[in-house]
Amino acid sequence: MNLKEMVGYKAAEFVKNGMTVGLGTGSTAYYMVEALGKRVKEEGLNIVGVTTSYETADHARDLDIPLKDIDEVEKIDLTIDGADEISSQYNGIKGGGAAHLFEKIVANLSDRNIWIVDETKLVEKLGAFPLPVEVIQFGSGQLFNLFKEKGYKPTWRNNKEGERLVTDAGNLIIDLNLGVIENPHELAKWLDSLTGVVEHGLFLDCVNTVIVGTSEGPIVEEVNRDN
Ligand SMILES: O=C[C@H](O)[C@H](O)[C@H](O)COP(=O)(O)O
Repeated sequence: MNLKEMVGYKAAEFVKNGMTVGLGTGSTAYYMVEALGKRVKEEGLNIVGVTTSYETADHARDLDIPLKDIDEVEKIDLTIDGADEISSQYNGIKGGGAAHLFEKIVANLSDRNIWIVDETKLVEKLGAFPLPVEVIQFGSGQLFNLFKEKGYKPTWRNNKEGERLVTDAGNLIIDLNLGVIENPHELAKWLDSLTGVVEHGLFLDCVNTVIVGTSEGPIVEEVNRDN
């Protein structure tokens, strides 16, 4: 069992009968969806999934996990998702798979958020992983230039065919190559203020539980924000 599979299956144990569950996106969340599909099939686990991408929706449908649209649910009990980086303050960068807009909408509606990662994604400070910024197409070149002037070393996100990637919401992604983000809250505030930016991949003060895959087995870390 690889580390992604290990944490995906571990996280699925947190799902109980009757829950509405946010289903994350990516190669780690993939295994959590697999594990839930198995529990639905073998144990008759009764859940409703809310997906964070068309890719995850297709996967969940293939496994006969009942789904609802985000606008059909009042709230989400638990969301399980991957992350690209998690800092020592338990803030994260997400969006390596271009799904962070839907993921943040789902996360914000959730009573509890669990992130599943392998140990290589734990960092002291965020920023080595390029920060995804989803922007509307109109005027996106102007935003790109602004990021360049700021020294944020922007790059366009391309798809496998080498063309600009278009997100599930029909937008583009500019990745910011920042190195180290000293003040993620300040950066998030600035990005939030820019017209044309739909959402960025900084997920701050959001996660409640982190499950880390290590060669010794999965480690469950509960996040206490009072410390
Ligand atoms: O946009 C994608 C999501 O934020 C993913 O959860 C994140 O990129 C981690 O993906 P993976 O588990 O494939 O490394």
